[in-house]
Amino acid sequence: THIRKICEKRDIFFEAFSCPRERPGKWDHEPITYLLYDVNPGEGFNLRRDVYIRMAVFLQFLRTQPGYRRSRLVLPPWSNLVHWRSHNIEQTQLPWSHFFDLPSMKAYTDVIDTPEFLAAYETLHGQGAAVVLDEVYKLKHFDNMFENGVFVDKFEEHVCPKSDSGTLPFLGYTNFATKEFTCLHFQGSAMLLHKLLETYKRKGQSVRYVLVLNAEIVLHDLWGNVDYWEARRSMRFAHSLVEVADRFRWDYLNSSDEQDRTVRPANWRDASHRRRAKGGEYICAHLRRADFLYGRDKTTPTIQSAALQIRAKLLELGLKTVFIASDCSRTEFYNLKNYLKRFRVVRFAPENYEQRATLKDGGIAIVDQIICSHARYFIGTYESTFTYRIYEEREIIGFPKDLTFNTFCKSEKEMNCEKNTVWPIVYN
Ligand SMILES: C[C@@H]1O[C@H](OP(=O)(O)OP(=O)(O)OC[C@H]2O[C@@H](n3cnc4c(=O)[nH]c(N)nc43)[C@H](O)[C@@H]2O)[C@@H](O)[C@H](O)[C@@H]1O
Repeated sequence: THIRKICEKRDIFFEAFSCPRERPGKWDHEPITYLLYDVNPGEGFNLRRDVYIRMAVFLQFLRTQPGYRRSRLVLPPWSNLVHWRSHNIEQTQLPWSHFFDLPSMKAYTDVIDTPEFLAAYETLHGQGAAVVLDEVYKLKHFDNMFENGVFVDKFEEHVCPKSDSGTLPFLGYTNFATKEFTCLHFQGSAMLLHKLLETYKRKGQSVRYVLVLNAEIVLHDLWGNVDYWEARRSMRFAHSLVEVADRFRWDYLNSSDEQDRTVRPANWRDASHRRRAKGGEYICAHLRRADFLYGRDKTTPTIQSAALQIRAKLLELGLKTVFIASDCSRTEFYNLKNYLKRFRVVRFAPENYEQRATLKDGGIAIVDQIICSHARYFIGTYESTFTYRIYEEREIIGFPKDLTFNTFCKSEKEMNCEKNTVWPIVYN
């Protein structure tokens, strides 16, 4: 009775739980909605991972709604992100399976990679058919988000500016077209997308292809609740990247899951809630540089100050090794090493061109994140989503909070600088 009650509650608000299994084929008469989305080209990898969670949690909710039970979320390919600076390797239209363990993500909700979507489209419409979407929505913030001082969920059509023809090609594919293109002012959480889909629904559609552009404008329904964490826990990294990181940990940091008490169950649903992780005998520092030196210079430390903060922590913990994850230049890294002469300063770099070309910039960044997620102690950069994702990974692995939620100050002399928010993991 209890489960039935909660399952019925799904119509009002979605919470993660196990509902009784439905009979296979029960919803075969319902239409299929393929929900595609894309993010503003300037956004980085780890913000995009956050947008994915909003969409995945939304899809889980949507699949409980009449007429949407066979909805599927299509993952947008990764293409030449602004932070990927290796121009001598191919980094266009990369599938999610290059970075993530897709079967693990599918265990959360019905997500498919773009190549899977293209194959499904060909099955339905014939080989080589150009993809014709039914609806594309380009989202934009309202000019005034707080009308009369209140923030209300709403969307409203507006005339598309001429520059919006530049949104083509959709998702980087020149053979994608659309029947309808609508520009919308949008403000609100992912749930508002349900209303949007209902508003523009047409009768008799057995398959519906909808693309939402600028999906970063869609907010979380509730950030950091059980649904958020379930989707987040399912986002395990691709095995090939985990292998590279594990080999590096073993070869250069004497770190392994057995020794460090960081062994994980094969299925993320079976994870223990206990905080038993110890981590390898090194600290990890995520030092965000590059554009942070301009946009966020008031909170980003100098190399010297970062070195002094690292040094103080190494002495306090009695450790001799620091692993550096950073988008810093060679000179900055050289300087950092010079300030930390008495210690081992380690950084991951691909062994050769072939390995760089295989991992790609996104894969190298993930290897950095995995290594940081297994350190005894972690310190990250203020307001960097790269740092946030490491916090989350360490929460999932089960580290004590004080060994994870640490932030560099602008200056080593500041004791009470503004720190990143602590969002601990929650389980059902
Ligand atoms: C100012 C804002 O910063 C936001 O960045 P922020 O949250 O740190 O984090 P991300 O959104 O991931 O973007 C930063 C990108 O820089 C590279 N990068 C940063 N730190 C490291 C590192 O330790 N190792 C490696 N290998 N690569 C690193 C990597 O490509 C990463 O995806 C952006 O999402 C926004 O678009 C905007 O630029």
